[in-house]
Amino acid sequence: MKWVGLMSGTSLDGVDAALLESDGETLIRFGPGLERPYTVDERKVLQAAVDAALQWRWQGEAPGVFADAEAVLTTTHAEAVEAVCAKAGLAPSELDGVGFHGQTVLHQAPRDGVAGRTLQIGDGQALSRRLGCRVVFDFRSADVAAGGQGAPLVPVYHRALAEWSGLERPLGVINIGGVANITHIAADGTLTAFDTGPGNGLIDAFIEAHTGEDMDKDGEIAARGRIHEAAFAEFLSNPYFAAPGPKSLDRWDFSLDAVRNLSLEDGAATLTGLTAKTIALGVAALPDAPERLVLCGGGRRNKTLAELVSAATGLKVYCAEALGWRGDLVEAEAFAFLAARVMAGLPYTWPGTTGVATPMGGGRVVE
Ligand SMILES: Nc1ncnc2c1ncn2[C@@H]1O[C@H](COP(=O)(O)OP(=O)(O)OP(=O)(O)O)[C@@H](O)[C@H]1O
Ligand SMILES: CC(=O)N[C@H]1[C@@H]2OC[C@@H](O2)[C@@H](O)[C@@H]1O[C@H](C)C(=O)O
Repeated sequence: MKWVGLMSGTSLDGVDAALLESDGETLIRFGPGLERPYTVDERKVLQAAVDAALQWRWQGEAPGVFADAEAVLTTTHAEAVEAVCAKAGLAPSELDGVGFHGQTVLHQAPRDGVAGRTLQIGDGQALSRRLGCRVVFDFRSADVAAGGQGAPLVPVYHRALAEWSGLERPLGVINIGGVANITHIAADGTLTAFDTGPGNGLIDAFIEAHTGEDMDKDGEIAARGRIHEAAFAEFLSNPYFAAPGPKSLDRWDFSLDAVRNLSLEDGAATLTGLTAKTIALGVAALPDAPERLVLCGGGRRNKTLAELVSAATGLKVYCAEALGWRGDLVEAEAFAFLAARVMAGLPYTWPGTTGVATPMGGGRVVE
C-alpha cells in the first residue's frame, strides 16, 4: 500500500511529490515528500502549453506544444518519484503505484446545460515505462463526462487527514493555490466542496508584472496598500461568487483588468482582499458553520491573506502545520490517496463535491 502522489499546480513552480502508505480509506504512514522545482526552461514549455490551450479551447487539432510539455512532465515527474523513493530507500518498482495528476491546461466548468470539459496533459504510459511501476492518472475526466465539475478532488483526502488528526467536526479546510477551494466536513462526514475564487494566481501575476518577483512574499506588499473599493466591487460583481456550489474554476477565468492602473501596493491589497472575501463568501455558503478553518497550499504562508481570512470569516484559522499536516504536500499526498482509492474501486467524488448524481470513481491505470 505504498503510493507516491504527484501534483503540479497552476503556479507552475514545480512538482510536489509525497510517499503515503494507505489503503485508500485510512492513512497508515506518511513517507518522504519534496518539491522538484521546474527550471526556467521547463516552466517556459509548460506555460506555452497553457497559453496555447487557452487559444485552442478544443477547436481543431491539439497544439503541438502539448507533446513537448508532456515530455517535460514525464522527465520531471519521474525525477521527483525517484528522489522520493531514494529518500525512502525504495525502488519505484516496489511501490503499489504512482498517482499522477498531470498539468491542467484547460478547465471549463459545466454551465447552463453545457457539459464541462477539462484537460490535464501528462502521458501516464510514458511515466509508467520510465519508472517501471503502475501509474494512475486522468482523475478528472470521468466525473466531467458524468456531468460533474471534475474539481475539487482533494476533499476526500482532507476528511482522511482530519480523521487522522482527530479534529472536531464540522471542519472547514481551505486550499490556497492558484485557485482557492474549500472543503466542508459535516458532523456525519458528508463532504461539501467547491472552488471559492482566485487564490494566489492573480496576486502572483500582478506582482510578477510589476516587479518580476513571482509572489508577494509573506504578503508584505499587500500589507502596505489599501483595498480599492471600485476595483473590489467590480471583481465581486462576477456572478460566479453568488452562485451556489458545486462550482469550479480555471486559473485563467479572471483577469487583472480591474487593478491594472492601481499602484503595486494597492493592487496587491485589493487582490489579497478579494481572495479573502471570496473565501468568506464560500464559508458563508456552507451547510453549517465550521468550528475552525485549516489553511493549506502555498497561500497559507501569506500572512496578510491569512489574517484577512480570519477577519472576514470571524473563525479561528489554523495553518496546516499546526495540526501536523504538511501544508505544501497535501495535494501530492491526496493523489497518492486517490490512486489507492481507484485501485480499491472506491469513489472520490460526490454530489456535494462536484455535483455528480451519485458517488463515483474514475482514473486510468497503466500497469
Ligand atoms: N511565503 C509566501 N508568501 C506569500 N505567498 C506564498 C508564499 N509561499 C508560497 N506562496 C504562494 O503559494 C503559491 C504556491 O502554492 P501552491 O503550490 O499551493 O500553488 P499551486 O501549485 O498553483 O496550487 P494549485 O494547484 O492548487 O493551484 C505561490 O505561487 C505563492 O503565490
Ligand atoms: C481543474 C483543476 O486542476 N483544478 C484545480 C485548481 O487548483 C485548485 C482548485 O482549482 C482545485 O479545484 C483543483 O485542484 C485540486 C488539486 C483539487 O482538485 O482538489
